[in-house]
Amino acid sequence: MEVVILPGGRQIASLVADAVENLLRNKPDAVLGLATGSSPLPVYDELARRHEQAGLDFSRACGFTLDEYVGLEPGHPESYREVIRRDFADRVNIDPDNVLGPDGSAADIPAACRAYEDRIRERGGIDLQLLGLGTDGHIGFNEPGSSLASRTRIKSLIEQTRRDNARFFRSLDEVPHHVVTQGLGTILESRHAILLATGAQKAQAVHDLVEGPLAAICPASVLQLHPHASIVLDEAAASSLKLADYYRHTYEHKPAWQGL
Ligand SMILES: N[C@@H]1[C@@H](O)[C@H](O)[C@@H](COP(=O)(O)O)O[C@@H]1O
Repeated sequence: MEVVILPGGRQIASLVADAVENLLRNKPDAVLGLATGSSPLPVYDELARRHEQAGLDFSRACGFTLDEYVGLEPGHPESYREVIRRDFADRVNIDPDNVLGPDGSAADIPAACRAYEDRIRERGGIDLQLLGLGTDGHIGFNEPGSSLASRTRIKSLIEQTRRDNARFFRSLDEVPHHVVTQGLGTILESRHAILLATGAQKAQAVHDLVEGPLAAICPASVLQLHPHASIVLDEAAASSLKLADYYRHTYEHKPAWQGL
């Protein structure tokens, strides 16, 4: 696990967009794992800018979203399918048919979750998985207590997450209680995972994920098992890390060819 501490959102967006761009140049039909929430937005802005101004090409790429609410009507503006379409897919030249998400409105949710895992496998697995971080340490919607080996399935949100996400809805009452999410085992199979976290409200979860024990109480700590995980932080999100100076020193002195 590599911890990268940068001054702010602009530097984070640029570094993570570089990783996506390098991947697409080496593998134009790359499989991208797409995250929602505020954290990846500057990255999507930067990718849209590179597409528009420098022709970064997504025409052969495909994308799989991490998670979805259960019970929102199709086309609801806060369904993650719509959010990813608005924030990312509509702004680059990715084929909309190649952007898939778990189906939160299926009549048979377990079957839809199994089918989603099959789609990911058929495309050869996820090359680069973007991740945000919940204030309770969740990734995707894997809440504390999630099995570290879990696959795509239905989960119940804890109140802290519903309250955190209420800002996207008219009221807390409108935030669904149930979601479908790629599992922690699914996320572990991505070839490269990049987790982005900014702001002091993430500092405790960042500490638990990087320096705490591997434990289901902090689902993101499963990334300690990932063979290639990059944890990209701003100063505020890194403020509770004991070894912050060591991470800074390591990153500043790594060879340029290494990339993320
Ligand atoms: N399901 C999403 C997560 O995938 C995301 O990581 C988290 C953090 O969001 P933000 O980046 O807005 O803090 O929000 C939601 O709960």
